[in-house]
Amino acid sequence: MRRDQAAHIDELVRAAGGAATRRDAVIQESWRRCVSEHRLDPEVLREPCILTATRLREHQDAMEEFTHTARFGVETLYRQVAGLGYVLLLTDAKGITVDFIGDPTFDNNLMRAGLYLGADWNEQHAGTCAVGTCIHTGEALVVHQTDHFDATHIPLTCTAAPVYDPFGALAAVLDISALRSPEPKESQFLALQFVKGFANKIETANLVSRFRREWIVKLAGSPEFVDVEPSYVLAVDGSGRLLGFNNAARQLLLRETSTEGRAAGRGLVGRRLGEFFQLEVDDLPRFSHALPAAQRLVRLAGSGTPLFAATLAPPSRPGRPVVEPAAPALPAPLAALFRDDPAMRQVTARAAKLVNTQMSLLITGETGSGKEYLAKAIHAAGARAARPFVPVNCAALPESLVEGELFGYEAGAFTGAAARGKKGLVLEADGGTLFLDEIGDMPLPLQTRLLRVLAEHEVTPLGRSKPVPVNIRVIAATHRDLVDEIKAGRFREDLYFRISGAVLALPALRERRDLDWLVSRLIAGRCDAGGARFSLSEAARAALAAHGWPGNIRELANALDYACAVAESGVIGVDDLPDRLQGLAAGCAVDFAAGAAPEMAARAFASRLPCALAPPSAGRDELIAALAAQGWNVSAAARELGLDRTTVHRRMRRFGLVALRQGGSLAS
Ligand SMILES: Nc1ncnc2c1ncn2[C@@H]1O[C@H](COP(=O)(O)OP(=O)(O)OP(=O)(O)O)[C@@H](O)[C@H]1O
Repeated sequence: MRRDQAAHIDELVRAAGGAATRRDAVIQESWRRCVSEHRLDPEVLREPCILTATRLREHQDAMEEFTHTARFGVETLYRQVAGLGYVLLLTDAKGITVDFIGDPTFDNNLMRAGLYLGADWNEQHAGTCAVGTCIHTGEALVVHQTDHFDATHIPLTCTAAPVYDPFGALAAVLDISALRSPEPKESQFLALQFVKGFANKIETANLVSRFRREWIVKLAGSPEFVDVEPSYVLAVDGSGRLLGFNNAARQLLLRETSTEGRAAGRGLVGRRLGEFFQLEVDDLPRFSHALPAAQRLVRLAGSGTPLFAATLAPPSRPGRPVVEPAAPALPAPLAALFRDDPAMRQVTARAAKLVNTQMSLLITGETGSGKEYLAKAIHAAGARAARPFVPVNCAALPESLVEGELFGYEAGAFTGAAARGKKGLVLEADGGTLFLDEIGDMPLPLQTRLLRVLAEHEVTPLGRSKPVPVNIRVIAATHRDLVDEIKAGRFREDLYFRISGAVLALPALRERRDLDWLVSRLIAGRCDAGGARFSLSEAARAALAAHGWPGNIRELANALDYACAVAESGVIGVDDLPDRLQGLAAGCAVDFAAGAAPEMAARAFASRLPCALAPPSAGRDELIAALAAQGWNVSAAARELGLDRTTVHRRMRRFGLVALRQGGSLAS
């Protein structure tokens, strides 16, 4: 244990024994809680607690909407303080770090100090600390160096402010922390004002986003500032009832509530605007920006205090109930990926919200389910569409060449290098999107190199001494469960965090409800020898619907390519499908014709397009009768029908029949 840690523990023990300390009251109170309520031993140094990827994801998922809304504020704050050595943490109301931005050069030190994604800063585990104590008190504060309870954390300075939801409950904590700082606590007071300011902005952004279809009323004590930096923000419905507020507005309204009202515990949500302001809902349109701010005066109903107002009208006519519109229209490239499939609708709706963010995306899904297709659609839907989309197959990169392929090299950087050097795929994607396919298959040493590029936003081509800055949006994809890969030691956890700003999980084809539409769409792009479009027989459709599609859309596209190549007319029949699909159609036909219930037919029956849709075909009944009479001996049935064996086989294929062995089981 270091000397400063021992001295700190001494002070804690003395304080616990009742000795006076020079600490702020809020710190003293927290130290008392740590000992008497959280039962923390001042002499025990605890490692920071960092959640597993699975548990972290649960917390992140619950905060997804909020984190998305907060992201711009979080990034702006970070840009302003990064140069001073701060990292930024956004935690949920339990103290779990769900979003983090820091200088990756210090990754290891930051992780050791608990300044990392997934770190748990609840006071019960971590002792007095900015996030944990902020959660407890509901107030912004600085916990500077030896203010921390646990001696592990005394090198840190941390400043945190609460962010409240529109109903007054704690939603998140915004924190900036540094590994080193000047000794006087006053050095952090400006940081405190900064963090508070951004916490307020995030709170307002969250309120406005949540109630974007309602009246938003902004208020400030000065007409010059009401439009740019309002102090109080309220959401009000068309009948003038309060729906939500930022924390400052909530405090103001509580002060205005009569003592009896407060004592009766009357909440604020649902109360009339006119109870608090000399203002009714019908007055709100007058307070738009059209009127000079100085003329938008509003008085508090109780105290008569003057304020200035600015209102944002809901998108529909004021005073009328707002009709919730259907889900917002998707950008065309995303809408083109599916039709009437709930899982795809959910994935694309989420993707649509993220197209123009800097957030890295991880697309998961079985092989061939359309991960690259989705990545391209996200690229095409966003502001980077005119810049390159560069796919990299991480599994196929030979390790020896990878450095040059990915990061480029200067002319003559090594023997065998191209004479003019190489730009490298990362720099090719500058301004656009880098798509890292099969990232779960990337060898570990390469993961380390890639992590550096993603974290530092710069590349150093081989043979160059200076790094080149690069602006890329990263979308990664994998068919593997990366959390399992992390557990097995095959994937770096820090890289996982870096690439999985949001996870988009694509459904497998067999789970989709729009197979028919996909089939029609894929067929529409294929023409027969005469240039006419193909169509599909009902039996062939039934066979496609009955298949499990382990290779997903790729397997479907290949099957249709095959069918179009072998079909002799413009109509694709069952016998034009690849062999493995014909068995399924056969199952259907036999099921109905012969009364058998083979396993495959049962599967087909349970699928989207029941076997009953297979059309009755002329000649099929005689064929089945002849086969059944001959014990499903094809040669004997051919003799009975006066046909040759090949013709019987061809007809069986056409009618989707396969020979049943004696005893009635299916033989494909
Ligand atoms: N919505 C779609 N409409 C039409 N074709 C599609 C669609 N989605 C995917 N495809 C086609 O399916 C095939 C597989 O798609 P893609 O390469 O995007 O899958 P993947 O999940 O990235 O595959 P892998 O896991 O093997 O990398 C491609 O030929 C693609 O053109």
